[in-house]
Amino acid sequence: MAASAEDNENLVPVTVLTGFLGSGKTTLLNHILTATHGKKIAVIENEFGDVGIDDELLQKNSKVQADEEIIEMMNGCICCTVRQDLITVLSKLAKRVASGKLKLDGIVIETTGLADPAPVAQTFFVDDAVKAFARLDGIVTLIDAKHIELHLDEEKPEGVENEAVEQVAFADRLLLNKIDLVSEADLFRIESRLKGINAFAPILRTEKAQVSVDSVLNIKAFDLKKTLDMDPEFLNTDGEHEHDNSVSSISIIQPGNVDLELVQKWVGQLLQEKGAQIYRMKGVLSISNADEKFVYQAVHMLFRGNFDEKWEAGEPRESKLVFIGKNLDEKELRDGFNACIDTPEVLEKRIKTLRFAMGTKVECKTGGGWVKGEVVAHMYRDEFMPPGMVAPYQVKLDSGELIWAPEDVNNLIRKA
Ligand SMILES: Nc1nc2c(ncn2[C@@H]2O[C@H](COP(=O)(O)OP(=O)(O)OP(=O)(O)O)[C@@H](O)[C@H]2O)c(=O)[nH]1
Repeated sequence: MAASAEDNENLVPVTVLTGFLGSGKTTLLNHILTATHGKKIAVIENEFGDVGIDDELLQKNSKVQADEEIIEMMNGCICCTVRQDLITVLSKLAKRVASGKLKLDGIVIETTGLADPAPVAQTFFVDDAVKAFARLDGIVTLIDAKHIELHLDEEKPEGVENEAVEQVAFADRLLLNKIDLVSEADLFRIESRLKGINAFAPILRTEKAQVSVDSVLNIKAFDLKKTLDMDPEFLNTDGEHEHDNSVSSISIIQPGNVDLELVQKWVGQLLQEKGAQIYRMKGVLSISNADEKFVYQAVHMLFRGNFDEKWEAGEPRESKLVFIGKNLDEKELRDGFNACIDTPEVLEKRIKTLRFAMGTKVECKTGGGWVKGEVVAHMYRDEFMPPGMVAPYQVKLDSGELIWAPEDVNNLIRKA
């Protein structure tokens, strides 16, 4: 969980479009491409089997808006050929943007109706060149109101995932489409069911995928405030869990600050141990000794986070976290997070685990080799350190110079 210094504002937002076969993905794409919004959008198509049909449809409809780039990836399902093709396509786009030949406001990737969106989304967490160019903005899942219950109910053989459930679980926005084909009572029942799986994706009802482009593109998926603005009820999931599904969502809202190092360790361990069952994780953290919000998201075990905008004066400092996944253990997640809250007791406990007491004669590894000194402070922080960082020791060298040790490990600081 390394905080990167990348400037998110300059990265091209990428929308991953998913949804069962026939749910309306192409209809939505056409709508995005033909609506007047003045944005230049590249579309990456991934069709399996009937390659070309969607592409033709799009080109016909988007003639008026010749700015879009439509790229088709012919070699099968993204989640099988995995990320390499996608990386190649994105790198080409990046080059053209860098050379000034192409200005891009967004990228939309349409996944095949059966694909698990995770490998597509994960591309934006793993490849350095891609990370420097684009960011995963959100996963938008189209729901066919007429058929979704059938797909959610479908029994799969042992060990085989139900793609319809997964697509709902991964979503940052759910478009409940084809509302003209069902009754209000059906819609209400379906919405309850969807919230039981994913309580955090606002649900937008649509006919022919007619939706404001701003509510699906550049939505900054981790922005819980925006989500709450769109759907103030989204954290209110009481009574909506009548379906005892193994895929569900959990949120934590915690006032105060958490310690960066503790939370890094916790998240690292969590994703290592539970990454397969945590589909999505996202949030905004209030970190001690940092003026900026730490925003992050993860898709399975791949994590991406950075310090973002500043906390405003008077804005309450609090952390908001969301987990969506299979067989989540709410108590374990809450306990794990609570242990990262920065309190005087936690600080004292951490000081007790340090190897060297105040006044201990030590040697520190410096640019000029091992240098002798004495521990003069525990859990030291100054304004020149990166946001959130606290050093276990401040050391006064025999020369009188004050330095700090970034970690309590023997190859950086040892007994003299
Ligand atoms: N009645 C009705 N039909 C719709 C609506 N939205 C889309 N359709 C129709 O549903 C069919 C499938 O829509 P597509 O947009 O091709 O769906 P898709 O998700 O791209 O399908 P695949 O590419 O096969 O995965 C088309 O015939 C659409 O015209 C809607 O809101 N109501």
